[in-house]
Amino acid sequence: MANGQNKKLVSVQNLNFKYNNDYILNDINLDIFKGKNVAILGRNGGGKSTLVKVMLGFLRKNSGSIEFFTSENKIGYLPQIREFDTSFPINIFDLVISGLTNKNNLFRKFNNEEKKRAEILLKEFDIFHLKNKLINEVSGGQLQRALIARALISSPELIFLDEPESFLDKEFEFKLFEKIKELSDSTIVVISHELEKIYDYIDSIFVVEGNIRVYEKKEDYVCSNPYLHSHK
Ligand SMILES: Nc1ncnc2c1ncn2[C@@H]1O[C@H](COP(=O)(O)OP(=O)(O)OP(=O)(O)O)[C@@H](O)[C@H]1O
Repeated sequence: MANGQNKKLVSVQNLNFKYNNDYILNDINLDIFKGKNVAILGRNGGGKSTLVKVMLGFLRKNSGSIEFFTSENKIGYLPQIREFDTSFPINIFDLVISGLTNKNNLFRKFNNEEKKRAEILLKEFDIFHLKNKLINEVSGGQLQRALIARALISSPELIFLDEPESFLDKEFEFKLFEKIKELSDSTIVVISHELEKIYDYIDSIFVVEGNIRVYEKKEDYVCSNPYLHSHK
């Protein structure tokens, strides 16, 4: 077992969230441990993205507790592209390096080392040649690569990826998790509809469909789903 693998990074207890009068998340309890990658699965509209947004404080919970045992600047987040205002006038380089800011230091200056790190990531994700392009001047896949680089630039201890495979071509999609492992030591929480593509990289599975079913061991999820079992 890797060092520090028992360190708890997040604990969520009795969490409830509603949009207007509709309860979307009901009594969510979960823990995330360092080095144990998690897949969040579940049907469309089940509340996966909402759960992550509530955990990260983008949406305000109605009740319950959310505790992080890592600092805010050690958390990376890849939102879905549709959450993003692509008409915002920012270029690809600035988008990637903005992953080093948080709400307390939004307009700070970046030092040379930080700029170098941004350039390395742009090269790793094959978008260096686009660094001066505005985000509405690149393709969906190129923007997705930039957003993944942005999520990784702070070398986060914990990274949340909301459907990272969106817009990526097959070749890059295959390399994605290897690349993340190569570039960071992050524990990954990934929302996905494609379990077979991420299966080798995850340890646990949370199924979020209003409530949550936690499978500490991914094999237990597969065993409890005969259809998956016969196709694995
Ligand atoms: N801004 C909003 N206002 C009101 N309801 C919303 C809002 N955003 C999402 N919802 C509703 O909350 C529910 C959960 O949405 P969410 O995006 O979290 O689901 P999801 O599991 O991530 O879905 P998918 O697999 O389709 O991406 C859905 O019923 C959705 O219609």
